[in-house]
Amino acid sequence: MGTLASALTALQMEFSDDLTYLPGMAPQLANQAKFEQGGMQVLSKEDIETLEQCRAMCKRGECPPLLVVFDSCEGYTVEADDQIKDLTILAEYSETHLKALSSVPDKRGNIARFINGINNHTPDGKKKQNCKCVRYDVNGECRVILVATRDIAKGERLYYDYNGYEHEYPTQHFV
Ligand SMILES: C[S@@+](CC[C@H](N)C(=O)[O-])C[C@H]1O[C@@H](n2cnc3c(N)ncnc32)[C@H](O)[C@@H]1O
Repeated sequence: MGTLASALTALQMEFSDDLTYLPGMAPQLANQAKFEQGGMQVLSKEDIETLEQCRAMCKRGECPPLLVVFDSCEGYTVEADDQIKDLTILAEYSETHLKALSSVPDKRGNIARFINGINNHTPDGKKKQNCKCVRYDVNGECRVILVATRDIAKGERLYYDYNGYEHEYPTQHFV
């Protein structure tokens, strides 16, 4: 059994729930929704308020029931510590996903960084998926949110599809 704190410590990372733009990393100007090919869905004013409320709740310690655990095959992974309802906002990525533009690895992150991916090459992979990664234009900035795609039982591990249309992320070796 592990915790987010021990996983971050083991990887010499610092907790951060906010998108940060540090020297040597991709600048804020590069993280614009308008740069997305084909455009990006603009999050409505009401939904932005909901997202901000979720962030405020997390800051108060009212977070979705998630645990970081260590598995000898999968490394760190995240599991539900209680029942989670379909469409629950699980976490927001605090890394910018612009690593290709960065000269230093991101040493700040939150629980989203520990959620594992499905194997795109086995029929069982898709069955394991219980959350998805969605990207929205929030006031012009690209924000990446993880949402439950069905009810998740206590003890279930969380998995989403790391691959979009380009299928660039190799998952043949994933369990
Ligand atoms: C974003 S990290 C997820 C957290 C990671 N498991 C860790 O220990 O830091 C992505 C990496 O986790 C591992 N991983 C993710 N999903 C996996 C799976 N289903 N089976 C095995 N390894 C997996 C791979 O090494 C992948 O490159």
